Amino acid sequence: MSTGILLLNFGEPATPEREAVVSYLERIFFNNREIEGDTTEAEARERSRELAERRAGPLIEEYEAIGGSPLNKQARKQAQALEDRLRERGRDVETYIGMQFTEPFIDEALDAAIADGHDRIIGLPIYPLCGPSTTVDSLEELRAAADERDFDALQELSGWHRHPDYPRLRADAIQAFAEKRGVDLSDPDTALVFSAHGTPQHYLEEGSRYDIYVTEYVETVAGLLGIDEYELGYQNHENRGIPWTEPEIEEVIETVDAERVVVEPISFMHEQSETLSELDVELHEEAEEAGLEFHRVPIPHDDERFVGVLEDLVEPFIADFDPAVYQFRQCECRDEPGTMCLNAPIE
Ligand SMILES: C=CC1=C(C)c2cc3[nH]c(cc4nc(cc5[nH]c(cc1n2)c(C)c5CCC(=O)O)C(CCC(=O)O)=C4C)c(C)c3C=C
Ligand SMILES: [Fe+2]
Repeated sequence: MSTGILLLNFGEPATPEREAVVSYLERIFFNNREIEGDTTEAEARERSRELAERRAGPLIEEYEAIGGSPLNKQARKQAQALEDRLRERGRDVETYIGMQFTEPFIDEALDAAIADGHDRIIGLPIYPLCGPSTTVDSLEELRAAADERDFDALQELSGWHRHPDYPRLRADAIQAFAEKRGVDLSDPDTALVFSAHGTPQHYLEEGSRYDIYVTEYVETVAGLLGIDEYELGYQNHENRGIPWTEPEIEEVIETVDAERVVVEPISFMHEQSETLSELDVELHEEAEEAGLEFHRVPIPHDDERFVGVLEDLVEPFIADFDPAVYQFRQCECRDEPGTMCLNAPIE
């Protein structure tokens, strides 16, 4: 049996041209239209266009400043590394990348996998912390595309921040970076600040467990580092005047009682505008204005152990053993029977 593994990702435009960036943003805003309440599809499309036109200029400036997003390149390398590793083990697999908001889109990746003759497909979102606008939406899109094509041998996987190697590899990356910079993480004048991508309160009120996962995950990483006191802030995208997660990362930086901050971005598995621009440029400036030395931990996107995490996630479904052996259980965020995750609470 051959398996196509679709790594589901957010995507960022390959080049910062206005048309591409506006279309990208329009798709994001349209997908999240429910956060402003009920509207008709036509109204939501018009509103998405308006928001996209307004946000495009600043976002293009960010992409230009960082010389284009490295997301696609890093995501492709991860997919290739996973395919190579599994093939070395004799598995008949191919990996594909399906993006929510840029090409190759999720349905295009599915078409490619079906055309390559795979008789089983696994959808794995590259988001450790399961949320409605990312993990759940990307899986729903994949399921809808598979249904349209009458393809039913689809296995959906969701959140995986509880994989034991994952927090360990991130904690090691923080430690190694601090040592390289000559920063003592146990010094009371050093503040470890976790920065999570924010989410609108609406999603939490609707039952998303994203904030619970974030809190649990940062506690784990801090524990692995032997640090009792740390900070957590959210990188919010407030374009619509609605409440998002708190505290905002900017507020954390303004109020932190330390001489230096070590900022760890926890929501991503690659570098992108949120790390290279929002943190390295904007937050860095704010930290310096507040009199703080600023250090941002690079994303360990090419850590070999990350490939191992991905391998473990797909292995039960390729090797046909009971996924419960690897602690997989029914996902609660996407409660469609058969969607498996490592994050659901254990009764
Ligand atoms: C590669 C880029 C991005 C990743 C990865 C990403 C992850 C991520 N996003 C959310 C929740 C939301 N993000 C929203 C908007 C938004 N996100 C990105 C980029 C990435 N997000 C962009 C470019 C935008 C557009 C808005 C902007 O730039 O200001 C939204 C929708 C907001 C709305 O409709 O008003 C949500 C919700 C999470 C939880 C997450 C986790 C990894
Ligand atoms: Fe986002």
